[in-house]
Amino acid sequence: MIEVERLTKRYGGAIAVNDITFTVNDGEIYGLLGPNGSGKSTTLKIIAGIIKPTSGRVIVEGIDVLKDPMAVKRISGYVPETPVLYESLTPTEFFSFVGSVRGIEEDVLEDRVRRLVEAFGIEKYMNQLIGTLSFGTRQKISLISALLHDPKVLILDEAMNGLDPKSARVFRELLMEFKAESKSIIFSTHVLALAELVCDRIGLIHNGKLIAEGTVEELKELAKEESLEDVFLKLTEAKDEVAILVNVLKEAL
Ligand SMILES: Nc1ncnc2c1ncn2[C@@H]1O[C@H](COP(=O)(O)OP(=O)(O)OP(=O)(O)O)[C@@H](O)[C@H]1O
Repeated sequence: MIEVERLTKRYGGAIAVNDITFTVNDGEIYGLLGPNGSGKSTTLKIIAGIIKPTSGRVIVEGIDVLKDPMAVKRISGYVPETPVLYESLTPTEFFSFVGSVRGIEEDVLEDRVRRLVEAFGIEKYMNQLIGTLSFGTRQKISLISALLHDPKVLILDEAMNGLDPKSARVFRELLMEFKAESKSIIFSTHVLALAELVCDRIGLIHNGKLIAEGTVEELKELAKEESLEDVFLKLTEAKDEVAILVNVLKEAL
């Protein structure tokens, strides 16, 4: 379970996250949606114990992230927006390194690596330097490395970026499996169709504020809109702007 209470993050005079409160229950997939710069990555980084909030609290599986970020890191898997990998290692070496840092038994690690590598179809890259691999392949390596210690909590920042349709499907199936295992999953995405498919609940962030929360159906009801895209555009006040921009473009062409 992830409990976020009155979370605020300021960068100098600017406010990135503004008094946000929400909960992700066991066995729940929670989608964080919002326009560029709305505060999604900042929120996820705070939950993962990567950066500290200005105020507020985050409790992950009963552990206060501010008081014991290492304990939270042990039970969670975090996939950053941009993969952070060792360019001069091969995936084989990198997974072995992650396994030793995480204290995963050798045969358990071997089995998990084999299954995940097969699932994402990257067997042929296992002995190539990470620095030479494509963006999508690096994203798969980042995902796999976050799953190797079988975390109870998953924090995924646009983790589907760059995945081909087959891997995106594998990833979706994995999410459903994790949900069935009672893991708590929070992820940010701009792919509304994905959010609609997998999220139990969605939190919509705009200018650092959580402006709406609920199931897709509840959000449609709240905004009196038929699609999640229209809900998104209406609640983030972009719907009229899009219409104006389209007209300006039409006139210019
Ligand atoms: N290290 C930083 N220093 C200063 N400002 C920052 C820093 N990190 C983020 N911000 C600002 O905080 C705000 C929220 O950024 P954040 O990356 O959380 O947004 P986001 O919703 O994840 O955006 P995107 O969808 O584009 O990834 C933005 O205005 C951003 O410029």
